[in-house]
Amino acid sequence: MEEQFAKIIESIGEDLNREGLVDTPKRAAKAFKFLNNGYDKTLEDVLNGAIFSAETEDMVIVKDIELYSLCEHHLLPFIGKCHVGYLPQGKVLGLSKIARIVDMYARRLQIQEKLTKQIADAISLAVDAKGVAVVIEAKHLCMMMRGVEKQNSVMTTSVMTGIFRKSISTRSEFLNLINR
Ligand SMILES: Nc1nc2c(ncn2[C@@H]2O[C@H](COP(=O)(O)OP(=O)(O)OP(=O)(O)O)[C@@H](O)[C@H]2O)c(=O)[nH]1
Ligand SMILES: [Zn+2]
Repeated sequence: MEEQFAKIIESIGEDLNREGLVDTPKRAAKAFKFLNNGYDKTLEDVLNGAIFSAETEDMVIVKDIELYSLCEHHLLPFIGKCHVGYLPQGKVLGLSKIARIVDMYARRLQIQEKLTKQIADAISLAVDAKGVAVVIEAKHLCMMMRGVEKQNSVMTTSVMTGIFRKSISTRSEFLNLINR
């Protein structure tokens, strides 16, 4: 990957030998690897067995999980927040694991719609929930610093499964609790 970054830097007319750029291919490769480290993980790794029995059947919500991903079209960041809710039926997830699931899928080349669905599907699978709700609000740098150059537009995507899809009151409770 370092060699490829060296070629990219040269191809924009830069001098790879100048002081500030000598180590840049190495740094850029390390950074790009980190930004895409979701490919090295599986749902099983991320959960690490942290699924607990619980009698509760009330809604669990984790909101404002910060999210950094790269769009698969331009390799530019999209940045925002993810809100997750689920209705358990006997099993709950370790709290941090929800954010870890978000990160695992965000740290891959993505479009926001697919990312939203992957998070919902993973939580649904992990705890066999009665329903899962995921909302992502994000700004896409490919729309801000290039292309159409719109600075204020926010993309909102949502996936509602099970009871969140069927019951308007459950969906409303979730949306109220995440302040939407
Ligand atoms: N639906 C969706 N589209 C995205 C996402 N991220 C980037 N895009 C869009 O992907 C599209 C790619 O369009 P193209 O016409 O192939 O590429 P482009 O010429 O660079 O397009 P512009 O961005 O309009 O300059 C653009 O409309 C982007 O805004 C995303 O998460 N979801
Ligand atoms: Zn893009």
